[in-house]
Amino acid sequence: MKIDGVLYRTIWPSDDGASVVIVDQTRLPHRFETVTLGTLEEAAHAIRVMQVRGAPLIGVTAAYGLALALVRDASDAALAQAIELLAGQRPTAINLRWALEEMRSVLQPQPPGDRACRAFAKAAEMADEDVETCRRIGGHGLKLIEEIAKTKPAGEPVNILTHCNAGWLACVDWGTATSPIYHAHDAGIPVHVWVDETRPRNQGAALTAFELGAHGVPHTLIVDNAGGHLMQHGKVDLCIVGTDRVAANGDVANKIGTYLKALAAHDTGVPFYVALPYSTIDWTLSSGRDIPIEERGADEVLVMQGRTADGTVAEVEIAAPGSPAANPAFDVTPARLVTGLITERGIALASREGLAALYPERRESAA
Ligand SMILES: CSC[C@H]1O[C@H](OP(=O)(O)O)[C@H](O)[C@@H]1O
Repeated sequence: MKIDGVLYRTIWPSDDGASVVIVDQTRLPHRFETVTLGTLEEAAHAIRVMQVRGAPLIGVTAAYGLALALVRDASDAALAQAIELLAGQRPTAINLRWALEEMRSVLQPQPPGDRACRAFAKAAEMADEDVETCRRIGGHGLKLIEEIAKTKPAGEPVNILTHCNAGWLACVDWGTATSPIYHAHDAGIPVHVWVDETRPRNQGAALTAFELGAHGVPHTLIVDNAGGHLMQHGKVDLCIVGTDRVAANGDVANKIGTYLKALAAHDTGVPFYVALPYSTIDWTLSSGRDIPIEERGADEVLVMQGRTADGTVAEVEIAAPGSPAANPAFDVTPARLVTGLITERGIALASREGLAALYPERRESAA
């Protein structure tokens, strides 16, 4: 995506061929900064502290992290240890494990001396594939927006609510939930996005609003608890969110608060779609019951980062001193509350049959 006229991805290999550059998302929206990762540990840390975040991007970063590890030690033991270190950084997004197993299947058969070079090449392929996959998700999601636009008075925008950041900052480019929005905007269809701020890490306020503003997409930031009210008052035509893991029956794990949005959408008759690439489907899980939910630190709830009037980026405590805090980072929305799944292959019903229709090669192996 373009930032001030410059085309960016969220991650790219350095010119030296032995390190990788990321956009440091913990600095956004107030500072657009890049960081160079030179070691396995730096890649693992970047995932853990959310310098990079978003299911597809976590996977691609881990792929590059594996390449960085193999520059130092390309033995079987080092390969296995690096995979487990990276896989352990965040438990919910299946893309992390998916990317690492894809890399393992390519690298294990290689002679150790060839592994690092092959790993960088495979990671770059994975990044390119993510861009194309997300572009396709946009093309399929665009049809939904076009259909709604036909029902609106000329010039009135299609009002879309999204939660957290499933934008190009959560992927390598385009995004998943935002890709249909970018496609519609670029096609001249009037859209307006209600952006959930998404406590506690405020990915909506800090990342989605930043992205949409940079691309000129009209949007309004709202507190997480306003969505249901807006839906009750006919101000939301469509919800599109991302996901970190979809079970074989269509249950969806996504940022905490997604389930509540889905309940409100169900109650008010607002279509609720989830956008995802194939790498986010966990075929081994028969339902969302067993999707691991990441518990993050209490500080993310108790302390908030912002910018003061003089431009200083600061952190402030927002709760009563000494109050404990709980911080489940994801929740699971049952398939019955999901209108459809927007994938790179098309739009599926959120069900075993719906997914099997789009991915027939998985019909027999799905849990
Ligand atoms: C396209 S995946 C985006 C997905 O990832 C986010 O979680 P996090 O920011 O903690 O990595 C959120 O669940 C988004 O929907």
